[in-house]
Amino acid sequence: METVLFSSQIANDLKQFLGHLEYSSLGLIMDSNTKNTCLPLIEKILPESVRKFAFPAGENHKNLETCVKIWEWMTNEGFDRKTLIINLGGGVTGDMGGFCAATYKRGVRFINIPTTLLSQVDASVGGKLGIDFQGFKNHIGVFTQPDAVIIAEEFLKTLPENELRSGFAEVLKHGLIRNADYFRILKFENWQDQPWKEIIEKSVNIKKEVVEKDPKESGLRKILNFGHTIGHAFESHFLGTQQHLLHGEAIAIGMICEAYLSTKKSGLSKEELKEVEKVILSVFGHFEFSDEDVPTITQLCSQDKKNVSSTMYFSLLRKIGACDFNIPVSHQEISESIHYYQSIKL
Ligand SMILES: NC(=O)c1ccc[n+]([C@@H]2O[C@H](COP(=O)([O-])OP(=O)(O)OC[C@H]3O[C@@H](n4cnc5c(N)ncnc54)[C@H](O)[C@@H]3O)[C@@H](O)[C@H]2O)c1
Ligand SMILES: O=C(O)C(=O)C[C@@H](O)[C@H](O)[C@H](O)COP(=O)(O)O
Ligand SMILES: [Zn+2]
Repeated sequence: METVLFSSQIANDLKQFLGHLEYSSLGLIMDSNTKNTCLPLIEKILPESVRKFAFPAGENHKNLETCVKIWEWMTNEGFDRKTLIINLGGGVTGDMGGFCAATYKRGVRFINIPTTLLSQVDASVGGKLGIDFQGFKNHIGVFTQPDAVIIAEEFLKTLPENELRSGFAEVLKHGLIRNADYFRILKFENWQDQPWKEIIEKSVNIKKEVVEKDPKESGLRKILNFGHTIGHAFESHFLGTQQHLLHGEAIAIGMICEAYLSTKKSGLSKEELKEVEKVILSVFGHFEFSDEDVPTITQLCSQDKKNVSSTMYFSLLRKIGACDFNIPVSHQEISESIHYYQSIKL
């Protein structure tokens, strides 16, 4: 499992970290925003020889076309197998930069410097790498652990509020699946006003504990996917439309739908469903969509990676703080849960 370092002075800590490593070349992958907002925090300590690549920001660019550009850049720079790649950015940069590093010449080492809340609490840790393909989330990818993850809260100063909120969805997920006390101490009325440093550490510990027990998702790790079967379907369906949803915004919707399914299938009480709903809706509000969207969103769930043959398997809550997995759910039940979400009145 990768080493996770918490840094309070990223420039100094990265300088020290790189000083202890041997590599033939150093490559830095970032997106068009982190080039402007995050690179300046570390630029002065990077060796002059560092080669840099920036791709256009956003989920729309987490695809094969961008990977081709990254692999072309790596090839043109003459990177060999002793190259070290740094991914400086959010989950898109980490997932895609890591995937390109893990596949280039069958794999070069990489480290993640996550710069969004979402990537600090979740995406940078655990080695799930990949890209979207044919409209399906993370459809092509590998499991490869980074050499290290360096988390610095100072990057969050420039993060837009909607992106911070997107990351908060994964924080809520960590409490819901593994630790009821954690879920209940999170502030949701003034959700922006959290002790972020403690939250990042707590969430990383939950994620690490689960991944260490099941790195390649043959069982327990599936709980980290709570809210994601339906959430990913929403994210894919609205990607590139006027109603575009950030990953965490889509997962927030997915967690309500799947909490509803949990009351039908895995023993979550109606009182706890209402508690989950209240917290999520007070932070994220209610997302409006049309009845005509529901069949396509339902159908998108049939490509989820937890499915086997034609059976769709979900990770569902037994209670707040405990999650079960491998629970079969039908198209009809998925559709019902989406209509349930739709019918909620604020
Ligand atoms: N591998 C995993 O385990 C895992 C876990 C959760 C999510 N994900 C994936 O992560 C992606 C979402 O990650 P994300 O929310 O970080 O998205 P992202 O990488 O697109 O970053 C969000 C936006 O914030 C900008 N940004 C990043 N850092 C910034 C900073 N410090 N200041 C200002 N702007 C900044 C980015 O340029 C981008 O526009 C999705 O593709 C999702 O599928 C992967
Ligand atoms: O690390 C995991 O395992 C997760 O499921 C974490 C999720 O938050 C993350 O969005 C992940 O990328 C989803 O994986 P996928 O296998 O459903 O694509
Ligand atoms: Zn996620």
